[in-house]
Amino acid sequence: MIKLNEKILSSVINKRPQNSYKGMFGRVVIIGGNINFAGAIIMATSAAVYSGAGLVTTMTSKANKVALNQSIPEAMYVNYKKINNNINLIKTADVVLIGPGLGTSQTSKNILQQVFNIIGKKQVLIIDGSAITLIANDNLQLPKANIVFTPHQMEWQRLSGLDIKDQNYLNNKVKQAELKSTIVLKSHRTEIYTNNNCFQNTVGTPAQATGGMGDTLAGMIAGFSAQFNQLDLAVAAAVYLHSKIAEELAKERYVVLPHQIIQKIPYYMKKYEKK
Ligand SMILES: NC(=O)C1=CN([C@@H]2O[C@H](COP(=O)(O)OP(=O)(O)OC[C@H]3O[C@@H](n4cnc5c(N)ncnc54)[C@H](OP(=O)(O)O)[C@@H]3O)[C@@H](O)[C@H]2O)[C@@H](O)CC1
Ligand SMILES: Nc1ncnc2c1ncn2[C@@H]1O[C@H](COP(=O)(O)OP(=O)(O)O)[C@@H](O)[C@H]1O
Ligand SMILES: [Mg+2]
Repeated sequence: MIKLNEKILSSVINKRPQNSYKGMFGRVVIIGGNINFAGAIIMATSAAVYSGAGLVTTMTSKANKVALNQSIPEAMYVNYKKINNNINLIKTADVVLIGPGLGTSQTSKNILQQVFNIIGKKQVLIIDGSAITLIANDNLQLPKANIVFTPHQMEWQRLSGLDIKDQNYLNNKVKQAELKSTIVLKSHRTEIYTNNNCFQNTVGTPAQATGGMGDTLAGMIAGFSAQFNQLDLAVAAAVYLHSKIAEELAKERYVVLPHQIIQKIPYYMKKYEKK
Protein backbone atom coordinates (compact mmCIF):
# COMPACT_ATOMS: atom_id res chain seq x y z
CA MET A 1 0.00 0.00 0.00
CA ILE A 2 1.57 3.29 -1.12
CA LYS A 3 1.03 6.10 1.37
CA LEU A 4 0.13 9.29 -0.47
CA ASN A 5 1.98 12.53 0.19
CA GLU A 6 2.36 15.95 -1.42
CA LYS A 7 4.57 14.52 -4.16
CA ILE A 8 1.52 13.02 -5.87
CA LEU A 9 0.29 16.57 -6.54
CA SER A 10 3.48 17.95 -8.11
CA SER A 11 3.88 14.81 -10.19
CA VAL A 12 0.33 15.03 -11.60
CA ILE A 13 -0.60 18.73 -11.84
CA ASN A 14 0.98 20.03 -15.04
CA LYS A 15 1.93 23.61 -15.68
CA ARG A 16 -0.37 24.89 -18.45
CA PRO A 17 1.37 25.76 -21.73
CA GLN A 18 1.06 29.41 -22.83
CA ASN A 19 -0.87 28.44 -25.97
CA SER A 20 -3.49 26.39 -24.12
CA TYR A 21 -7.20 26.42 -24.95
CA LYS A 22 -10.16 24.81 -23.22
CA GLY A 23 -10.22 21.81 -25.56
CA MET A 24 -6.92 20.65 -24.10
CA PHE A 25 -8.33 20.19 -20.60
CA GLY A 26 -11.04 17.69 -21.19
CA ARG A 27 -14.75 17.44 -21.88
CA VAL A 28 -16.64 16.26 -18.82
CA VAL A 29 -20.28 15.19 -18.59
CA ILE A 30 -21.76 14.94 -15.10
CA ILE A 31 -25.07 13.14 -14.62
CA GLY A 32 -27.27 13.12 -11.52
CA GLY A 33 -29.29 15.41 -9.27
CA ASN A 34 -32.96 14.41 -9.02
CA ILE A 35 -35.50 16.94 -7.76
CA ASN A 36 -34.41 16.37 -4.14
CA PHE A 37 -30.65 16.38 -4.70
CA ALA A 38 -29.83 19.58 -6.59
CA GLY A 39 -27.05 20.17 -4.07
CA ALA A 40 -25.18 16.98 -4.93
CA ILE A 41 -25.01 17.72 -8.65
CA ILE A 42 -24.10 21.37 -8.10
CA MET A 43 -21.25 20.41 -5.76
CA ALA A 44 -19.95 17.74 -8.16
CA THR A 45 -20.17 20.14 -11.11
CA SER A 46 -18.51 23.00 -9.23
CA ALA A 47 -15.68 20.75 -8.07
CA ALA A 48 -14.98 19.63 -11.66
CA VAL A 49 -15.01 23.22 -12.97
CA TYR A 50 -12.81 24.53 -10.14
CA SER A 51 -10.41 21.63 -10.73
CA GLY A 52 -9.85 23.01 -14.23
CA ALA A 53 -11.89 20.74 -16.53
CA GLY A 54 -12.01 22.44 -19.94
CA LEU A 55 -15.73 22.03 -20.68
CA VAL A 56 -18.34 20.70 -18.28
CA THR A 57 -21.91 19.75 -19.19
CA THR A 58 -24.31 18.68 -16.48
CA MET A 59 -27.26 16.41 -17.19
CA THR A 60 -29.76 16.77 -14.39
CA SER A 61 -33.44 17.18 -13.54
CA LYS A 62 -35.08 20.13 -15.28
CA ALA A 63 -36.01 21.33 -11.78
CA ASN A 64 -32.30 22.05 -11.13
CA LYS A 65 -31.60 24.11 -14.23
CA VAL A 66 -31.88 27.58 -12.69
CA ALA A 67 -30.05 26.64 -9.50
CA LEU A 68 -27.25 25.05 -11.52
CA ASN A 69 -26.86 28.05 -13.83
CA GLN A 70 -26.86 30.46 -10.92
CA SER A 71 -24.43 28.44 -8.81
CA ILE A 72 -21.97 27.55 -11.54
CA PRO A 73 -22.58 29.43 -14.82
CA GLU A 74 -19.44 27.94 -16.38
CA ALA A 75 -21.25 24.59 -16.74
CA MET A 76 -23.79 23.83 -19.48
CA TYR A 77 -27.14 22.20 -18.73
CA VAL A 78 -29.00 19.30 -20.37
CA ASN A 79 -32.21 17.68 -19.12
CA TYR A 80 -31.22 14.17 -18.01
CA LYS A 81 -34.44 12.75 -19.39
CA LYS A 82 -33.28 13.77 -22.89
CA ILE A 83 -30.18 11.59 -23.04
CA ASN A 84 -31.31 10.03 -26.30
CA ASN A 85 -31.22 13.47 -27.97
CA ASN A 86 -27.69 14.00 -26.65
CA ILE A 87 -25.92 10.73 -27.40
CA ASN A 88 -23.06 12.52 -29.12
CA LEU A 89 -22.40 14.66 -26.07
CA ILE A 90 -21.71 11.52 -24.05
CA LYS A 91 -19.82 9.79 -26.85
CA THR A 92 -17.42 12.73 -27.26
CA ALA A 93 -16.75 13.25 -23.54
CA ASP A 94 -13.35 12.34 -22.14
CA VAL A 95 -14.87 11.68 -18.74
CA VAL A 96 -18.42 10.88 -17.65
CA LEU A 97 -19.33 11.06 -13.96
CA ILE A 98 -22.67 9.52 -13.00
CA GLY A 99 -24.38 9.18 -9.64
CA PRO A 100 -24.21 12.21 -7.35
CA GLY A 101 -27.81 12.72 -6.21
CA LEU A 102 -29.11 10.54 -9.06
CA GLY A 103 -31.51 8.69 -6.75
CA THR A 104 -32.64 5.11 -7.15
CA SER A 105 -36.02 5.48 -8.89
CA GLN A 106 -36.94 3.76 -12.16
CA THR A 107 -36.11 7.04 -13.95
CA SER A 108 -32.65 7.03 -12.37
CA LYS A 109 -32.12 3.43 -13.41
CA ASN A 110 -33.18 4.15 -17.01
CA ILE A 111 -30.71 7.03 -17.19
CA LEU A 112 -27.89 4.85 -15.87
CA GLN A 113 -28.71 2.07 -18.34
CA GLN A 114 -28.80 4.54 -21.26
CA VAL A 115 -25.36 5.85 -20.30
CA PHE A 116 -24.00 2.30 -20.07
CA ASN A 117 -25.32 1.63 -23.57
CA ILE A 118 -23.62 4.74 -25.02
CA ILE A 119 -20.26 4.83 -23.25
CA GLY A 120 -17.19 3.62 -25.19
CA LYS A 121 -14.26 1.53 -24.01
CA LYS A 122 -11.71 4.35 -24.22
CA GLN A 123 -13.72 6.71 -22.03
CA VAL A 124 -13.38 7.24 -18.28
CA LEU A 125 -16.60 6.48 -16.41
CA ILE A 126 -16.74 7.53 -12.75
CA ILE A 127 -19.56 5.87 -10.83
CA ASP A 128 -20.59 7.43 -7.52
CA GLY A 129 -23.41 7.50 -4.96
CA SER A 130 -26.83 6.31 -6.13
CA ALA A 131 -25.39 4.83 -9.34
CA ILE A 132 -23.34 2.38 -7.23
CA THR A 133 -26.43 1.43 -5.25
CA LEU A 134 -28.44 0.90 -8.45
CA ILE A 135 -25.77 -1.39 -9.94
CA ALA A 136 -25.58 -3.38 -6.71
CA ASN A 137 -29.34 -3.67 -6.18
CA ASP A 138 -30.12 -4.71 -9.74
CA ASN A 139 -26.87 -6.51 -10.55
CA LEU A 140 -26.48 -4.35 -13.68
CA GLN A 141 -23.85 -5.43 -16.17
CA LEU A 142 -20.97 -2.96 -16.41
CA PRO A 143 -20.02 -1.46 -19.77
CA LYS A 144 -16.50 -1.72 -21.22
CA ALA A 145 -14.80 1.53 -20.17
CA ASN A 146 -12.14 2.80 -17.77
CA ILE A 147 -14.34 2.61 -14.69
CA VAL A 148 -13.68 4.34 -11.37
CA PHE A 149 -16.04 3.55 -8.48
CA THR A 150 -16.13 5.97 -5.53
CA PRO A 151 -18.09 4.11 -2.82
CA HIS A 152 -18.37 4.90 0.88
CA GLN A 153 -18.20 1.79 3.06
CA MET A 154 -21.91 0.96 2.84
CA GLU A 155 -21.94 1.46 -0.94
CA TRP A 156 -18.90 -0.85 -1.14
CA GLN A 157 -20.75 -3.40 1.00
CA ARG A 158 -23.65 -3.27 -1.47
CA LEU A 159 -21.41 -3.51 -4.54
CA SER A 160 -18.81 -6.03 -3.35
CA GLY A 161 -20.91 -8.08 -0.93
CA LEU A 162 -18.22 -7.51 1.74
CA ASP A 163 -19.58 -6.52 5.14
CA ILE A 164 -17.93 -3.36 6.43
CA LYS A 165 -16.09 -5.40 9.08
CA ASP A 166 -14.60 -7.62 6.33
CA GLN A 167 -13.39 -4.74 4.14
CA ASN A 168 -9.66 -5.35 4.51
CA TYR A 169 -6.80 -5.11 2.02
CA LEU A 170 -6.89 -8.70 0.77
CA ASN A 171 -10.66 -8.94 0.41
CA ASN A 172 -10.88 -5.53 -1.27
CA LYS A 173 -8.13 -6.46 -3.72
CA VAL A 174 -9.98 -9.62 -4.77
CA LYS A 175 -13.17 -7.65 -5.42
CA GLN A 176 -11.27 -4.93 -7.30
CA ALA A 177 -9.82 -7.59 -9.60
CA GLU A 178 -13.28 -9.07 -10.22
CA LEU A 179 -14.67 -5.64 -11.10
CA LYS A 180 -11.58 -4.75 -13.22
CA SER A 181 -12.12 -1.15 -12.13
CA THR A 182 -10.46 1.42 -9.93
CA ILE A 183 -12.04 1.50 -6.47
CA VAL A 184 -11.84 4.65 -4.33
CA LEU A 185 -12.98 3.19 -1.01
CA LYS A 186 -13.82 6.26 1.05
CA SER A 187 -13.31 6.44 4.81
CA HIS A 188 -11.37 8.65 7.21
CA ARG A 189 -8.27 7.23 5.45
CA THR A 190 -9.49 6.49 1.92
CA GLU A 191 -7.90 3.59 0.03
CA ILE A 192 -7.55 3.41 -3.75
CA TYR A 193 -7.35 -0.02 -5.40
CA THR A 194 -6.32 -0.08 -9.06
CA ASN A 195 -5.22 -2.81 -11.49
CA ASN A 196 -1.57 -2.07 -10.71
CA ASN A 197 -1.41 -0.21 -7.41
CA CYS A 198 -2.93 0.42 -4.04
CA PHE A 199 -2.74 3.84 -2.40
CA GLN A 200 -3.76 5.05 1.03
CA ASN A 201 -4.63 8.63 1.87
CA THR A 202 -2.70 10.07 4.80
CA VAL A 203 -4.61 13.32 5.28
CA GLY A 204 -8.20 14.24 6.10
CA THR A 205 -10.20 15.31 9.13
CA PRO A 206 -13.49 14.57 10.91
CA ALA A 207 -14.39 18.16 10.00
CA GLN A 208 -15.14 16.62 6.57
CA ALA A 209 -17.94 14.41 7.86
CA THR A 210 -20.78 16.33 6.20
CA GLY A 211 -23.23 15.68 3.34
CA GLY A 212 -21.88 16.55 -0.09
CA MET A 213 -18.24 15.83 0.76
CA GLY A 214 -18.19 12.75 -1.49
CA ASP A 215 -20.08 14.50 -4.29
CA THR A 216 -17.32 17.11 -4.23
CA LEU A 217 -14.59 14.47 -4.35
CA ALA A 218 -16.30 12.80 -7.33
CA GLY A 219 -16.28 16.12 -9.21
CA MET A 220 -12.60 16.66 -8.41
CA ILE A 221 -11.75 13.16 -9.66
CA ALA A 222 -13.63 13.96 -12.88
CA GLY A 223 -11.74 17.24 -13.33
CA PHE A 224 -8.35 15.66 -12.65
CA SER A 225 -8.96 12.61 -14.88
CA ALA A 226 -10.03 14.90 -17.72
CA GLN A 227 -6.79 16.88 -17.68
CA PHE A 228 -3.98 14.71 -16.43
CA ASN A 229 -2.39 11.56 -17.86
CA GLN A 230 -2.36 8.24 -16.06
CA LEU A 231 -5.80 7.74 -14.63
CA ASP A 232 -4.63 6.01 -11.42
CA LEU A 233 -2.35 8.90 -10.49
CA ALA A 234 -4.91 11.55 -11.40
CA VAL A 235 -7.46 9.84 -9.12
CA ALA A 236 -4.94 9.56 -6.29
CA ALA A 237 -4.00 13.24 -6.62
CA ALA A 238 -7.66 14.32 -6.46
CA VAL A 239 -8.26 12.20 -3.34
CA TYR A 240 -5.19 13.62 -1.64
CA LEU A 241 -5.88 17.26 -2.55
CA HIS A 242 -9.53 17.10 -1.41
CA SER A 243 -8.46 16.04 2.09
CA LYS A 244 -5.35 18.21 2.16
CA ILE A 245 -7.41 21.35 1.59
CA ALA A 246 -9.92 20.20 4.22
CA GLU A 247 -7.15 19.62 6.75
CA GLU A 248 -5.73 23.09 6.17
CA LEU A 249 -9.17 24.72 6.51
CA ALA A 250 -9.89 22.67 9.64
CA LYS A 251 -7.02 24.31 11.48
CA GLU A 252 -9.39 27.22 12.05
CA ARG A 253 -12.79 25.56 11.66
CA TYR A 254 -14.82 22.96 13.52
CA VAL A 255 -16.49 21.83 10.26
CA VAL A 256 -15.30 22.26 6.69
CA LEU A 257 -18.03 22.55 4.08
CA PRO A 258 -17.77 21.21 0.53
CA HIS A 259 -18.12 24.65 -1.08
CA GLN A 260 -15.25 25.95 1.05
CA ILE A 261 -13.00 23.20 -0.32
CA ILE A 262 -14.17 23.87 -3.88
CA GLN A 263 -13.25 27.58 -3.63
CA LYS A 264 -9.70 26.66 -2.61
CA ILE A 265 -8.95 24.07 -5.33
CA PRO A 266 -7.40 26.48 -7.89
CA TYR A 267 -5.13 28.06 -5.23
CA TYR A 268 -3.79 24.69 -4.13
CA MET A 269 -3.36 23.47 -7.70
CA LYS A 270 -1.24 26.54 -8.38
CA LYS A 271 0.78 25.96 -5.21
CA TYR A 272 1.55 22.33 -6.12
CA GLU A 273 1.81 22.47 -9.94
CA LYS A 274 4.97 20.99 -11.53
CA LYS A 275 7.89 23.38 -11.15
N1 LIG B 1 -27.15 17.94 -0.79
C1 LIG B 1 -27.41 16.84 -1.51
O1 LIG B 1 -28.06 16.90 -2.57
C2 LIG B 1 -26.89 15.54 -1.05
C3 LIG B 1 -27.15 14.39 -1.79
N2 LIG B 1 -26.61 13.21 -1.50
C4 LIG B 1 -26.88 12.07 -2.42
O2 LIG B 1 -27.76 11.21 -1.76
C5 LIG B 1 -27.69 9.92 -2.36
C6 LIG B 1 -27.63 8.88 -1.29
O3 LIG B 1 -26.35 8.86 -0.68
P1 LIG B 1 -26.13 8.62 0.88
O4 LIG B 1 -24.72 8.28 1.07
O5 LIG B 1 -26.64 9.80 1.63
O6 LIG B 1 -27.12 7.42 1.24
P2 LIG B 1 -26.91 5.84 1.18
O7 LIG B 1 -26.31 5.34 -0.06
O8 LIG B 1 -28.21 5.19 1.56
O9 LIG B 1 -25.86 5.57 2.36
C7 LIG B 1 -26.17 5.88 3.67
C8 LIG B 1 -26.34 4.59 4.48
O10 LIG B 1 -25.07 3.95 4.57
C9 LIG B 1 -24.69 3.82 5.94
N3 LIG B 1 -23.24 3.95 6.09
C10 LIG B 1 -22.41 3.06 6.68
N4 LIG B 1 -21.15 3.45 6.60
C11 LIG B 1 -21.15 4.63 5.97
C12 LIG B 1 -20.13 5.52 5.60
N5 LIG B 1 -18.86 5.29 5.86
N6 LIG B 1 -20.48 6.65 4.94
C13 LIG B 1 -21.75 6.92 4.67
N7 LIG B 1 -22.79 6.08 4.99
C14 LIG B 1 -22.47 4.95 5.63
C15 LIG B 1 -25.47 4.88 6.64
O11 LIG B 1 -25.54 4.50 7.99
P3 LIG B 1 -26.06 5.49 9.15
O12 LIG B 1 -25.68 6.88 8.72
O13 LIG B 1 -27.51 5.30 9.18
O14 LIG B 1 -25.34 5.05 10.36
C16 LIG B 1 -26.79 4.85 5.90
O15 LIG B 1 -27.58 3.76 6.35
C17 LIG B 1 -26.43 9.92 -3.25
O16 LIG B 1 -26.81 10.02 -4.61
C18 LIG B 1 -25.72 11.18 -2.81
O17 LIG B 1 -24.96 11.71 -3.89
C19 LIG B 1 -25.72 13.05 -0.37
O18 LIG B 1 -24.42 13.19 -0.90
C20 LIG B 1 -25.97 14.09 0.71
C21 LIG B 1 -26.03 15.49 0.17
N1 LIG C 1 -13.71 11.44 9.60
C1 LIG C 1 -13.32 11.70 8.36
N2 LIG C 1 -12.01 11.92 8.08
C2 LIG C 1 -11.62 12.15 6.81
N3 LIG C 1 -12.44 12.19 5.73
C3 LIG C 1 -13.75 11.97 5.95
C4 LIG C 1 -14.25 11.72 7.25
N4 LIG C 1 -15.59 11.55 7.15
C5 LIG C 1 -15.91 11.68 5.85
N5 LIG C 1 -14.80 11.93 5.12
C6 LIG C 1 -14.73 12.08 3.65
O1 LIG C 1 -15.94 12.66 3.19
C7 LIG C 1 -16.41 12.00 2.01
C8 LIG C 1 -17.77 11.35 2.29
O2 LIG C 1 -18.28 10.79 1.10
P1 LIG C 1 -19.80 10.37 0.98
O3 LIG C 1 -20.21 9.56 2.14
O4 LIG C 1 -19.99 9.80 -0.38
O5 LIG C 1 -20.52 11.81 1.07
P2 LIG C 1 -21.76 12.42 0.28
O6 LIG C 1 -22.41 11.33 -0.51
O7 LIG C 1 -22.65 12.99 1.33
O8 LIG C 1 -21.23 13.50 -0.61
C9 LIG C 1 -15.31 10.99 1.64
O9 LIG C 1 -14.39 11.57 0.74
C10 LIG C 1 -14.64 10.72 2.99
O10 LIG C 1 -13.30 10.29 2.84
MG1 LIG D 1 -21.66 9.86 -1.66
